[in-house]
Amino acid sequence: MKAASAPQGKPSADVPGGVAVELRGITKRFPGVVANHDIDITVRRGTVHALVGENGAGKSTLMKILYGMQRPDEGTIAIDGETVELHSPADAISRGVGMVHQHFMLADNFTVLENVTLGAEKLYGIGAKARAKIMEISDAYGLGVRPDALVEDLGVADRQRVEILKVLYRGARTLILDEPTAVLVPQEVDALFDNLRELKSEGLTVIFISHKLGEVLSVADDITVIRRGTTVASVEPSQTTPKQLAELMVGSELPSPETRESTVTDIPMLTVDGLTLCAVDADGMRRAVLDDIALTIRKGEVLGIAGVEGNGQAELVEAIMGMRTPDGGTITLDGRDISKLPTRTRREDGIGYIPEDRHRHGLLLEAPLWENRILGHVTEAPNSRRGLLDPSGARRDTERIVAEYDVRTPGIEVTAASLSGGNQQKLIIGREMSHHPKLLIAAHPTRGVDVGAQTQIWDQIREARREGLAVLLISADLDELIGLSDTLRVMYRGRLVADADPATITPEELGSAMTGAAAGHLETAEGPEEDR
Ligand SMILES: Nc1ncnc2c1ncn2[C@@H]1O[C@H](COP(=O)(O)OP(=O)(O)OP(=O)(O)O)[C@@H](O)[C@H]1O
Repeated sequence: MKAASAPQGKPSADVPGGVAVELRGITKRFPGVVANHDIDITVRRGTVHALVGENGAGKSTLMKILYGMQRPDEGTIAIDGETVELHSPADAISRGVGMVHQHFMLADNFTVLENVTLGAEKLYGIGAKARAKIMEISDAYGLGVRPDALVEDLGVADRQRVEILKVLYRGARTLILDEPTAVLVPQEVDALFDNLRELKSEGLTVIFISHKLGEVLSVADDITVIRRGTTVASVEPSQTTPKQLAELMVGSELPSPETRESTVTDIPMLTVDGLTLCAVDADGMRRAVLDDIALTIRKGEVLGIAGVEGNGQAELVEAIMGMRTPDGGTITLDGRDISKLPTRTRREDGIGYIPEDRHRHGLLLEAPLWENRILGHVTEAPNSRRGLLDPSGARRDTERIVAEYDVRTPGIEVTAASLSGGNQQKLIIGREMSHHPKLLIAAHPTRGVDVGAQTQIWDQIREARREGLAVLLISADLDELIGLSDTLRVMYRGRLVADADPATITPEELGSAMTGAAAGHLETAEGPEEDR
């Protein structure tokens, strides 16, 4: 590990293979915040370079600068040895820098070919030449992309490969990936890392942002740690442990994880029975996306649902929240049938909700933090008093949440959009936990959250569980699912197909169960039927 103040990079001439990207003295200020302060990074060509740091450290800002989405206030960018001015992503792409965002930007009802060529028709047209180019790239890097597949039929990992291919198709030699593994199961992560190794063996360069420190150490050639907007260390992966890396990020020791204890009672808090929901698919066929779901979550219990994204988890959550009308079945909360109640009443009855897509359901991005405090809880204290909205109550309580949940922000008047992703998530969790829910529906509660904040959030959920909170946990982070759940069930094609014991199952076994394979540790509730 190099000292914090030491210059990060050597002059290009000294670096074998050359330098793909060199950032020098990058500073970027926003009102009340210095997001990047005098950052230096040298990215060697043909390597995987990881960028780690706690929430709000300045990673995304730095990458947006490299991708031409934002202009630095100070500093220089050199790509392949040439100092450049980037005014837009198009500028960055023309210099060979491409970015794959965390939220995929593909059009579902188009084919892979259509998606890849959209906006890049000038390169190879939209016909045979384009198809041949896609196949060539796909074969060269082992991406396995089929040009005629409909994007809506693809799983998350395949969509990600299409996004990577799209960037390569446009001529990128340096790829920026923003938390690429957050949505993948372990087997898919391995496959992605194989793809990254292929890319670098062909001389391409990958820069990726991640909070999963074990993964970072397994795939990165170089690691840069950013803390509070500045580079604090340049780390040699082979000589560092995840714990050391975490400590470099947060600047202090992490609390050790708590041992498993059971707080599960006999009292049912949520009972779902015979829940069925149909949707019409692209061929006009009615298909059950939720098929006769039955589950009970008791007071003090965390029920984890494992499943590859798109197997009905989102629909289950939305049906329980009253955001979708099921075709059959009942939902009972604390003894009361809530099946026909509107979402707001369900929330007032004691359901807390951490949504999967925080931009669509969790936040009003252009509104200040204190207005976001009110969202979903308009009629409840401290946002409301004697039936009237109470902005000063909401403001005071937002200050409290910001302090208690360590939301890094210059104040509560800034917009939610100006918070870093992890800090947006902490605000939502703070808001939902503040209403002392009976049932918490938590979809990917720590997605995008740094390891320090993740430990805190897990502790907060465990603490509330000890006091009787029931939790429905959906997560792509298998360590989180196994670590937090008292009961684990596997969802596959709209059905709960198996139960797993969180005390004994490994992330790899759970990963195979999720992809539909039978794993030794699983008690199959009902075998998954093909072609339903
Ligand atoms: N458009 C903006 N306006 C105002 N402040 C911003 C804006 N974008 C980022 N910031 C601030 O800059 C700082 C760095 O944010 P950034 O998103 O770069 O962090 P990050 O390291 O990517 O965090 P995370 O891990 O949570 O995604 C934060 O304090 C954030 O609130």
